[in-house]
Amino acid sequence: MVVLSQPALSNFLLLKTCKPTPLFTGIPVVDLTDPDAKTLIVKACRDFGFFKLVNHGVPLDFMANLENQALTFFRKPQSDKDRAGPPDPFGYGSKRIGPNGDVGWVEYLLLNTNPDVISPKSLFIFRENPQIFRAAVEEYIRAVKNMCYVVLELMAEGLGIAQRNVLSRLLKDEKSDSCFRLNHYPPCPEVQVQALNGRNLVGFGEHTDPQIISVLRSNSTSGLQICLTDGTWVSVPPDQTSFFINVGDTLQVMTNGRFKSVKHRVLADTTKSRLSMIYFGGPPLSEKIVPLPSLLLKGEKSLYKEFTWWEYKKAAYTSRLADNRLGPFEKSAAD
Ligand SMILES: C=C1C[C@]23C[C@@]1(O)CC[C@H]2[C@@]12CC[C@H](O)[C@@](C)(C(=O)O1)[C@H]2[C@@H]3C(=O)O
Ligand SMILES: O=C(O)CCC(=O)C(=O)O
Ligand SMILES: [Fe+2]
Repeated sequence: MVVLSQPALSNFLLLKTCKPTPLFTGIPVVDLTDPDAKTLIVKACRDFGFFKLVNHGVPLDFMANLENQALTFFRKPQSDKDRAGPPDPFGYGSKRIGPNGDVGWVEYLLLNTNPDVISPKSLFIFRENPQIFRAAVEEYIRAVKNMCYVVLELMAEGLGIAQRNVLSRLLKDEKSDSCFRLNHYPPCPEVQVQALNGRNLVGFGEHTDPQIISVLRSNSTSGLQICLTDGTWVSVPPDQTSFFINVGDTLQVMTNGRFKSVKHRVLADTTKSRLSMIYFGGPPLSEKIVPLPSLLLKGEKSLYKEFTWWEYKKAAYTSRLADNRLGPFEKSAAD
């Protein structure tokens, strides 16, 4: 990551600062081996759109191995990393998030997870880096996807839907439009010497994830915050052995608002670097995103206009991070 000169850093800080919050102890925890897991998942998705998953069955080695490979990549000289960018949206990016002017104290690799449509940028990254990097990514994603199917099947059961695979089938589909992101937040010691009046530098600005579900694993550096339903921001205690599951916008629509996509953001740390890896499970591009019919009560209407994932994604990529992306797809009283 390029070290910014003092004036450039100040501009950056002026753009993106916010108040720190203490670590929150109320994040719901779901044990995947608990016979009640399906009920706990549904409750957490209704109340928070977010939960921590333990006893998930993904080998810790896979996480550690990928973390090491990712750090090897991020420690390369800037000029080497830049050869894997700029992101299109796949590839290596630094400080610029998305195409519409968002910035953050972060560098990242964005990869697509469908081997049939692997983007030229992703192929380039793997060609230019040792095979073990690709193997670590593939091993990790395979295990996380399988775990994610189990979570989505329990979710469907917990919602009382007879067709257990009503959600998981969308990610299992060979055309599933899912992606994978490695985020590296270097420490920003310059902040220590700046008078920030107790405020923090934003690594990744507030947003909701557009897909169905996001599965996040980070190292032990804190920084992730979620917004509770009353609008309060709380800090998530990190746990490198667990996953954090986010409800995305698409799942909000498919549950007709029963689950809310969780607003979240990341604050940079002044002393420790944060490394996170996130699998974003999305449906095939042609999939119509509508509330699950078996979930709708008698007479209950969809809160949303009908759209395909492709239409939603297109709109998302013209939005800024903090925009309410579902807003334009909500039905008005006149609809
Ligand atoms: C500013 C943007 C970055 C983003 C595309 C967008 O226009 C709005 C959504 C952003 C987001 C958030 C979740 C994921 O990190 C991501 C890959 C996604 O699918 O939507 C990013 C997009 C990105 O970084 O390209
Ligand atoms: O890096 C993190 O911990 C979260 C980042 C995030 O929310 C995202 O990439 O969509
Ligand atoms: Fe996110």
